[in-house]
Amino acid sequence: ASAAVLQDAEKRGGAARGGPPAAVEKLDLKPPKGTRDVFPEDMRLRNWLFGHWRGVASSFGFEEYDAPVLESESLYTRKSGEEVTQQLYCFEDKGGRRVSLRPEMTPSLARMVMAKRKSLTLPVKWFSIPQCWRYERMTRGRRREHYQWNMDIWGVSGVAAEAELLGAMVTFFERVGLRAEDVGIRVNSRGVLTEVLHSLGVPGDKHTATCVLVDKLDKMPLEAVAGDLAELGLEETSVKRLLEVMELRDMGGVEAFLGKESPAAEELRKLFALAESYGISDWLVLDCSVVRGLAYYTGTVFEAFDRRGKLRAIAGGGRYDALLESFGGEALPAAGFGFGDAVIVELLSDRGLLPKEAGPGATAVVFGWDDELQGAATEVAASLRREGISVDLVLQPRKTKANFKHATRVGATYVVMVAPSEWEAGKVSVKDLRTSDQKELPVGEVASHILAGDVA
Ligand SMILES: Nc1ccc(Br)nc1
Repeated sequence: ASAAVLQDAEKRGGAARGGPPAAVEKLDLKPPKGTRDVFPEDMRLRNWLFGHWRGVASSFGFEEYDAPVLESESLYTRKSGEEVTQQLYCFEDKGGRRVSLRPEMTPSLARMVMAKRKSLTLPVKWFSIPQCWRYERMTRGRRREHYQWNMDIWGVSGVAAEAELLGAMVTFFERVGLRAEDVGIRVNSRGVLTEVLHSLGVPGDKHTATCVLVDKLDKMPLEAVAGDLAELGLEETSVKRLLEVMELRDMGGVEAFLGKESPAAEELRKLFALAESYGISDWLVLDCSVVRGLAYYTGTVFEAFDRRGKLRAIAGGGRYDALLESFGGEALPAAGFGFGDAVIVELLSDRGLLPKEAGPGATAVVFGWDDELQGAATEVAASLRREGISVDLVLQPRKTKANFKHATRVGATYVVMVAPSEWEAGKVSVKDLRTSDQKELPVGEVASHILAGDVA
């Protein structure tokens, strides 16, 4: 090998043989911008949240699915100016393909439903908890990824689907200790806006873009949107009419504005009646200003909000009957919601409802008195694990006091010590940390003692 290679090897290997370490640039320990590491205590919170989401989904008969986090960019190139498509985490891969980290799950779901359409038994009730991405200029240091609980029902054209979704969302809120006084769900139908736009002579192909613009009104002043609305051909009088209908907050107002025969009024009446049957009416608020920002919604829309008005939307959803056709497929009615993992945690934290229990540590900590007994301690640990008992085996000599401190910290119930004299007699010492009760037991009886579990 050339002198340079030897020299490099010496430099790198030197440290291993106790020589002076080569000058190594220190690794940047932060994860990529907008992303976060999930350490065990964070993972326990995430598992708790996802556990409730999964529990509700399965109690409502939903099945879990998943899809690649990476999709063809073409899945998201809708020309409706939505924020979610303007912040795509997209790039060209090494094969020259335009791809994107998914900003939402619904398009992937639509692709999967189209792919399996012929073999699917409708209705399809599927859920997933995907990590979704956006590439936002880090102007505000906001996150670029979050996990979002998705619940969707395909093949049901009536509002019974939306009622089921709202029922599931409320069930989750109740499971984590939130009440209708804490959280409301604003409900509307894009049909309200569509019927008004129709009456104003606005062509149907402008309705979606109008909804996306109108959705921006709760984030920016009318002046900032009026120009774009005018570009869509909405005169001032029409915009005024739109703003009037968006003020409506009760069915009476909707029926007066649109007429009793209005299909939008009818579907809202039906939805609120079913909500009564679910016992969730207290959670729902009719609010005709809600249109949601996703272009593909075609009917009902809804969003969960904190009634103190401090936080951004907790969750949002609606009906999207035309999505498959927009992908060149055959129409199939669909409704669903997305529920992010960020705002809900802020809300639960504000309300003191985050779970407090320490993580479920091992049931037993096992250690040998000294290094000679590491093999014995390993035998004991293996025998307990074979009986289904979780064991944290101490892997290197440590003071007994430190082992007990560790056991308390990880929430273990038992400490099993392997000491020389007892081991010679085929015994170990088992201490119950709940009672401080300590006894010497033959190795073969430790598992049954622990599995009996009752406090002595
Ligand atoms: N769509 C989306 C993706 C990622 C985050 Br963080 N927020 C919204």
